[in-house]
Amino acid sequence: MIINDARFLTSNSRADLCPAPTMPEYAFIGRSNVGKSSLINMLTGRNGLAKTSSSPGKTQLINHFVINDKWFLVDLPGYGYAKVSKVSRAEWARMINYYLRHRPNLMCVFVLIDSRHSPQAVDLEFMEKLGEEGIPFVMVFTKADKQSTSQTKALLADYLKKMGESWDELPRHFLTSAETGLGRDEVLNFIADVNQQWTEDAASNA
Ligand SMILES: Nc1nc2c(ncn2[C@@H]2O[C@H](COP(=O)(O)OP(=O)(O)OP(=O)(O)O)[C@@H](O)[C@H]2O)c(=O)[nH]1
Ligand SMILES: [Mg+2]
Repeated sequence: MIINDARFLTSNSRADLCPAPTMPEYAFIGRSNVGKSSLINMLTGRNGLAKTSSSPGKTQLINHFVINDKWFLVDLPGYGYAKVSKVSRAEWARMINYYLRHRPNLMCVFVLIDSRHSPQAVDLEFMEKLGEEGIPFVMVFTKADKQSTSQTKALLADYLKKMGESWDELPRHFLTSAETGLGRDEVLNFIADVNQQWTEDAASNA
């Protein structure tokens, strides 16, 4: 997929204030500092489109970007940031849960995981919830440039082991690096395929 146009649209604290659900949507979520905003910049080829920071907790709202006037990319605030108060954490959960359940055009959630860290309960629990609720998701292992391929392979095996009996194999997953561009084509091709499904479904429902 060629990205001709990528623009920031809006930031919202509530799903019902988000742009009208007229196009397929993909949301990026994961622990604070995992590299969500950096991945958005890498995929779109626009440095600075999504604000990044070396200190966690930068992204606080539901941020919509519109790509090629055809689909939405959404940058969500990270979870599991220790310095956030209990109240803010509860607010985060309310905002995200509502968004995930009430966004009719949400085609897939991209769960980002730092490929240097062993499986974390917070990520496993989040994916289990998505699975239970039937919300489609894929996994993205970020920052792959920071370690060797064999270390990453071991991590994938570890994830599969920890994800329990419901998974015979890992859910669809991608390895990415915002530094080297690794995984860019794979992720964009995946999105192009799902966009195509959206178009076909819309045509058959017309
Ligand atoms: N080496 C390397 N560094 C990365 C990569 N992706 C992100 N980073 C760095 O990790 C830090 C956090 O990146 P962000 O993209 O801001 O992370 P985020 O998940 O959006 O963080 P929050 O918005 O705080 O939840 C920044 O210092 C990035 O430069 C990557 O693929 N490789
Ligand atoms: Mg961010």
